[in-house]
Amino acid sequence: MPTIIMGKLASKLDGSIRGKAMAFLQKLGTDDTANGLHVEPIQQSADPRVRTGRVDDSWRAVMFRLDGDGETHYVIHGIWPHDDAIAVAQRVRLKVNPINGLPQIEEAIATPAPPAAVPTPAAPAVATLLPSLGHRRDDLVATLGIPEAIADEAMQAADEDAVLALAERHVGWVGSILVDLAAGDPAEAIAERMQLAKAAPDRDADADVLESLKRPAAGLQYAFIEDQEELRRVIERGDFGAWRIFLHPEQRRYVERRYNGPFRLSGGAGTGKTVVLIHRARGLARQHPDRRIVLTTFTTNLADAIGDGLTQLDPRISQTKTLGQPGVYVAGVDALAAAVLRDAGAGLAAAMQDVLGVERAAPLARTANTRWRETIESTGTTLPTQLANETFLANEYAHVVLPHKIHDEAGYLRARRPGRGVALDRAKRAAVWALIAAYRAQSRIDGSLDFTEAAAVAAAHLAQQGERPADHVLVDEGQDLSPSHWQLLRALVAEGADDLFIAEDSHQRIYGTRVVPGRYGISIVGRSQRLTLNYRTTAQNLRYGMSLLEGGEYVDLEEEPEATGYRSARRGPAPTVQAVDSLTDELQAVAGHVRAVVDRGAEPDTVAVLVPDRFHRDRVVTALTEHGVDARAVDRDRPPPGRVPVLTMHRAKGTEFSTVILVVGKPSTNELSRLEMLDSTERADAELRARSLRYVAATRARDELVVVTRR
Ligand SMILES: Nc1ncnc2c1ncn2[C@@H]1O[C@H](COP(=O)(O)OP(=O)(O)OP(=O)(O)O)[C@@H](O)[C@H]1O
Repeated sequence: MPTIIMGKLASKLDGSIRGKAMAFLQKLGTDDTANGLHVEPIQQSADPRVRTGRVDDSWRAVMFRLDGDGETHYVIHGIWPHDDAIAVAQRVRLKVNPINGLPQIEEAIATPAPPAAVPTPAAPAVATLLPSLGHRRDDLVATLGIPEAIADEAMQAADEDAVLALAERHVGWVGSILVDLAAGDPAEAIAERMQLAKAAPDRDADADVLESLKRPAAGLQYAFIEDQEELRRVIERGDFGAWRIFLHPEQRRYVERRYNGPFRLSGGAGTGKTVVLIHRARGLARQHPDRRIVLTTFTTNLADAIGDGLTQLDPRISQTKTLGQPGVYVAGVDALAAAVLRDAGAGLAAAMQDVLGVERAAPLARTANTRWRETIESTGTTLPTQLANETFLANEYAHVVLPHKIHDEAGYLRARRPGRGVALDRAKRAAVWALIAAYRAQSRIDGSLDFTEAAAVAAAHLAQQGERPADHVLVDEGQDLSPSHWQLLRALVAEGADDLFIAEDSHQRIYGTRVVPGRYGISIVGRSQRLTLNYRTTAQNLRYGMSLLEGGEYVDLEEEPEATGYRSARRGPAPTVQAVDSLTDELQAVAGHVRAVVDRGAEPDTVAVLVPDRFHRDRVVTALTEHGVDARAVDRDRPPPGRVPVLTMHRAKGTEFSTVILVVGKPSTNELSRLEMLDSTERADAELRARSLRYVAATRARDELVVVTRR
């Protein structure tokens, strides 16, 4: 049976022809001599391997036939109306680029070749981007293998926008390299990242071309289709499904490589960290169907999205609902802790003792999140407000008391408090402990555990039992996890090959305080890499998003300054920023922007409004409804099809929309007084998180971003 190798260009099909293309390719993949396919060579074609095939009366596929590995292969170049297809088929040629070993389509140019002694183009008079970044034409041509004509155009492109426009015209490795050059990466670094390697000159036999198609960077543009199901997925989702098929060579490396211990993959918003995790989980599950793979993230909503992504990628992968069973178990990290506690049933006494210092039965409920406030109010503490507030206490509890299993005042007086910032003398420590003891006593009375306690008890239980319910743990949104979460993840899986794979982005920490997993038995040293190409956001929106982070000091999970230097391969309009004076004006502005986008013909569910809090969310939904827009507040459920979703910025994490209307709002007086009472270190951290939240929100926009601010 012939193998189909799908080109990215061919997967971008008009809806009207998709069904027929699918039928054609299915038939071709079964028997290329089947009736009606008309797989034929073309007279006077530049490449003797070129074939056309009949998709229907008026459409033809253009393909290259390669014989090698004991089979026939068809590289699908594209599908066009009959006459266009014939013209394309006559002029295209598939070859191996000798400089970088990658497959390359050349087009024979209809115009006559220039005379032999054409002078090389004079150096451009005006400043152009690539030379100003130190790139030389020779780097592009001789180091990276960019075809000369494209290299000339690139060297003359005035600015980033012009280079990106050129990159957009060249799908695959050429476009990807141009984006990296525009970002200022040295040619050698690009060659390494793309895993380029010279090929023997003039080796263009079928076997050589097949070999080149298997190179990692060829995966940006070509995919070997394994079966009909995969074919359907490529064709049906077109560009939206590209992540499932056309991985960047770096992404592929992190998907496939095996690591001897915990590995950390960082990367800015939209660089495909979640995509790598999903592919990696699938790869492990396919290779080892008997293994127990846990795929976890910060919230249940994010876990739902990852589970959906895994189903879309490969519905054959078994997603188990039971922790400890073979297959992929996808859950938010707190749900994971709850599952461990549930499975332990009555057997939790020892773990409770270990963490809380008292033997308690299995938890009956979740501690109310007002408990810290109530404890402060009811104990009449003498502590200053910088310490007697729920932010400080919850952090102190989560970062010092729980992970170090402190049971009493004596233990707390001795405790080390690395990274906590706020200094505490002995008297203050004693007073803080009194509040913690009161908090614990009340939770004991009502039989409740809070989220961090639950994770700590679950971790202690697994550690005591020596049970390891997972063989591989893959973690998304690592920047948001608490110390107890890390202890739980460490306890889920034995130390060893591919035990933990952690995706994170310190710029997107919007929940807890910064944590160093190395302090909880997760040693990453020497096993960290970064993704830099943003697939989601246009260069214009990315620039705006990054500007929101300026001035903030971000530190990663290994205590190094967080890097920037992200780039995007896509272009679009500059974000619109509108400042308004009041809530009424704000609602009016939002409704106006949404109406304008929907009236332009956008599907309502591709336009989202992101707001600071639930109060805003409900006001915006009402305002939109009054303006005749079918809008819906999104909370725990998935965004509704056919309606404009309105989400808080926190809820928007992990989502993306073609257009985002971002309502920045103004901090409420409550919020301001809450910030005011914090110690300076915690206030600085809260401000950093607020910046990150706006960055997260702004980077949810794929194409168009409108920001409504308050004066
Ligand atoms: N190789 C690829 N080809 C095409 N699209 C891709 C590729 N990799 C990722 N994408 C797309 O980029 C977008 C962002 O991917 P993903 O959600 O994995 O990024 P992320 O780094 O986890 O983002 P965030 O941190 O903002 O949540 C998605 O729409 C995804 O489909």
